[in-house]
Amino acid sequence: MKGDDSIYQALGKTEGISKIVNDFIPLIQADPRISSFFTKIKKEEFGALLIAQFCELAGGPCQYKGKDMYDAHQGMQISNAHFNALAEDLQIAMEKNDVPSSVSNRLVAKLAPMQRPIVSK
Ligand code: HEM
Repeated sequence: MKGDDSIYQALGKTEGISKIVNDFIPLIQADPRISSFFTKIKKEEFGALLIAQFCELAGGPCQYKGKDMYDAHQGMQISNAHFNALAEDLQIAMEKNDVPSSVSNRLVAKLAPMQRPIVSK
């Protein structure tokens, strides 16, 4: 059985997700609540990983091949407030790309289970 790709379709497929991620990265880098975490990131690689991860989570035909969320964030001392700030920036990036809140809320809901492995403070 094929999975439900309705979120993927509603985000504008891989092209739409790429635009969202391209807006999302500068937003987190400019957000004083979390910008300090993102000063040394390799934008291209980080962006490509996020695109694949969001695409897969949205039910699209992609496979995220990066680290699992615990390993990727281990030792970073990320708090719930940091996590919520990042989720808010993602919502803003989706709004900028005319994603209806009914859809953006569904993607953010898919990220919720990652809070536990990511937050360590
Ligand atoms: C649902 C929330 C989040 C998701 C989906 C997410 C996703 C990712 C992914 C896919 C990677 C790359 C893993 C790899 O290198 O294989 C990563 C790395 C990273 N994340 Fe997150 N993350 C989230 C929350 C956060 C938060 C809240 C912070 C800090 C405020 C954060 C900071 C970082 C940093 C600094 C890196 C390393 C980037 C690099 O070295 O290039 N993440 N994250």
